[in-house]
Amino acid sequence: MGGGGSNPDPQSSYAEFRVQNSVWGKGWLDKTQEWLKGKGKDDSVPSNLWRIHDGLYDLEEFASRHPGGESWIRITRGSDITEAFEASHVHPDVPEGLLKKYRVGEATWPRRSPFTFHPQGFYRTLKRRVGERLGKENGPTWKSRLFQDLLLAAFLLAFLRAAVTGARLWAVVTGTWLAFPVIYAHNFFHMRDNARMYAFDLSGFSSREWRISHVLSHHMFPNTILDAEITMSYPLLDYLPRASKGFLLKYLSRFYINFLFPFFMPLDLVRRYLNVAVGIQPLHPENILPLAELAILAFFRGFVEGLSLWMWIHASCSVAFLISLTASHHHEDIFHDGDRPSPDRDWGVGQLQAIGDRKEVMGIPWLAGITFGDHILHHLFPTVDAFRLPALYPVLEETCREFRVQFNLFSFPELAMGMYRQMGRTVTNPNIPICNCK
Ligand code: HEM
Repeated sequence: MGGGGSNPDPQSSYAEFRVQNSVWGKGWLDKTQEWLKGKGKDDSVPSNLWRIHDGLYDLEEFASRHPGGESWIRITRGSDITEAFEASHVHPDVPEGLLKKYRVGEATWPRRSPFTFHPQGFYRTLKRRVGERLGKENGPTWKSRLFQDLLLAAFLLAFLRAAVTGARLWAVVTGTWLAFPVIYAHNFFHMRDNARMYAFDLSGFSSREWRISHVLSHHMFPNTILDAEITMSYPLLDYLPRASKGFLLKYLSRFYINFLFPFFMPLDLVRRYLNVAVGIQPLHPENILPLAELAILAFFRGFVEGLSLWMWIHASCSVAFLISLTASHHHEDIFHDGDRPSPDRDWGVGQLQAIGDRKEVMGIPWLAGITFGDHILHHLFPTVDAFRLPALYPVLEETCREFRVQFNLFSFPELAMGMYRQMGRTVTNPNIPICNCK
């Protein structure tokens, strides 16, 4: 990207990826794997190794013993996993101790990522304090498990009611409600492998793919060209400020996107089944969930009416989910690649600059958990359970004061309106309010 010294440069394969994997691009079918390939290419890490900071590691043998799950290590082979490693381990002592055993060399070329993790910098300091505050525990709480189970039980009841009555209104209620356990499942897929994360696959999206496009891409590099959630809807939608935006993106996207939101989830599901059909990826058990829903609806209402109800459910879920998700990051006062980044390239500061939290749900874990709230803390510590986040605000506030960093708070309407304005933004912002770093 151009202005303000942001990284990476437009010649990188991330930029190439942006075109290839966009809605019309040839890599779209397998977009998450393509993103990983693009990242591996840019990181220039040998294909059998992993890079963390300036060390090269052979984690092949470790992968199956990784307490967080094997897949994280396997899918990132041949790339720089510094951000993922730092953000996933609130208590870094054991992971860092283990790393020494697997070190096989030194990376002599600079990292492509602009972000830093200085031991006395903002993020590392905050992480030490958060680790002390949490004690040994950071995984799912019983409250969180119970909450997710109740959300799912309510979905099931509404779903059966829609199936039995065939009422379209119930289908819309069911679909809108489905967005809640689906959003809350995202609390679980950031953690070590667990059954509740598969509630995400009741929608048209896939937890397996979102661990790449959301956890490894969006979370680590929000609102940059490395953020797959930014690039994947291009050229229908472009959240980055770009002078080259044409009439459609500049003026019309904020209107037509509302008509497209309902189709995002169902179309993503079709893309996944196409993927399976042409043999790009196997059919994983959780991929069958949306088909099982269709089968149940068809059993009660016949195929045509069942399919229609299924579409209403998934279209409603898609709208509720996407409005909630996108309205946490997009506003003209939130950093987007091209805007002037904070002079301190600390990863945590970069995160604060690219996120807007909603005042209304802050510190209320059940409400925040189903609306992508407490978003700043969640981004900084993605493996920490939603019900543990509110206790961390005093630590965040204290550390922000000390480092003279501020975090962005908006009301829900401010963020929603800002999101629409951001879609048409063409001018980069040199004054993103964030910090007067030391
Ligand atoms: C792509 C990179 C990585 C990702 C995304 C990742 C992710 C995770 C996740 C989600 C957890 C569970 C956290 C929790 O439930 O609290 C975890 C735990 C753990 N990971 Fe990783 N990890 C990565 C790389 C590594 C590496 C390279 C090592 C060491 C060589 C490592 C060592 C550990 C250990 C020891 C734990 C258990 C920590 C504890 O229980 O406090 N991880 N990891």
